[in-house]
Amino acid sequence: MRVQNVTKTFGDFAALHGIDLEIKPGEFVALLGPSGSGKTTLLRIIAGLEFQDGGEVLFDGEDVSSRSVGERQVGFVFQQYALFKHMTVAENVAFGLSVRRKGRPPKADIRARAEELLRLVQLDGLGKRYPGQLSGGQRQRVALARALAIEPRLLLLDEPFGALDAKVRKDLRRWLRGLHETMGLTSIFVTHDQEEALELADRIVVMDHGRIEQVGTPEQVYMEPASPFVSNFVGETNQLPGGIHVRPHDIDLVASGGIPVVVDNVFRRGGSWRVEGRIEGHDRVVEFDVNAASPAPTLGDTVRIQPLRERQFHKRRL
Ligand SMILES: Nc1ncnc2c1ncn2[C@@H]1O[C@H](COP(=O)(O)OP(=O)(O)OP(=O)(O)O)[C@@H](O)[C@H]1O
Repeated sequence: MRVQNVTKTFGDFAALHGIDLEIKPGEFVALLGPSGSGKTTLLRIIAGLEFQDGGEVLFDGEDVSSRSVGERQVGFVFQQYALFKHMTVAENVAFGLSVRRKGRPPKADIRARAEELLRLVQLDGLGKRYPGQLSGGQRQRVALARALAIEPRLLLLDEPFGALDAKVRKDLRRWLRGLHETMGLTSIFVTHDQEEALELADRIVVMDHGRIEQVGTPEQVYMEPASPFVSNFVGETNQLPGGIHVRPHDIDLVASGGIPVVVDNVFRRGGSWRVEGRIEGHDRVVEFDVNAASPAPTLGDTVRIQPLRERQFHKRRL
């Protein structure tokens, strides 16, 4: 799938500015960005639910811009396309196949396929229930089975686990990653949760204000952020005097030299102390981690910190 110089405006508001993106078969890609950055708009354009003002969307080299959702053969799980309440779970899953005008399989085949998909999403036996009789996580899995029924070339997921609690969300996303592998899918999912993107994706597309800030593996985006925005949005970061960005776990305490910091707050976070302090004479807040095997720094004391890995960003030439 390739998106080439895609632009989209709503009235006089530019939601996407010349987006270029290529996704290879088998990839699991996250669109990550804050609210309003254009993630959903881009996903809807790829699906064919929204049309770009400029640029092209290519599937296997073919411009599909004028093709409908059905013709594009994409599966999607979008929160606003909830399950049909008046249909059973099995009918919901079979929906995409039973409304096919061309190449609709016989009824018995559709039924068998729906059953097979329900087994795949681990809901076998629940086909006769109605959506109202399922938990949130089960409903999401039905939505996924419905999207997979048409054997999509591309699976698009918009915050698929948004409404679920943290534990279910974590289980379900790992399960989805497994399903993506076993079914050999190509998937794009939208999230504003950096942890979800870092954990799940082969590549992350970081978006802000309708632009792509960076495309890279989770490792690249985290370790080599391309801009101050990415550094801030993906993982935590401190900005030290001189425009240096450093992550809380990339700071060491030193006996002399370094940067003097007054300790304001200390709390435990897993195996470390998270220390919040102010750089002396700068009134700038920094956060860093100290191994909890050493004693916790004392509130009000001045300690000296040394960045281990820092990054500087230069103004981009446009
Ligand atoms: N139909 C529309 N009419 C007008 N403006 C719209 C429309 N759809 C989206 N927008 C605007 O375009 C921008 C991008 O919206 P989009 O839904 O793509 O963002 P997002 O990154 O998915 O955000 P979120 O994480 O909140 O869903 C927003 O400022 C939004 O208000």
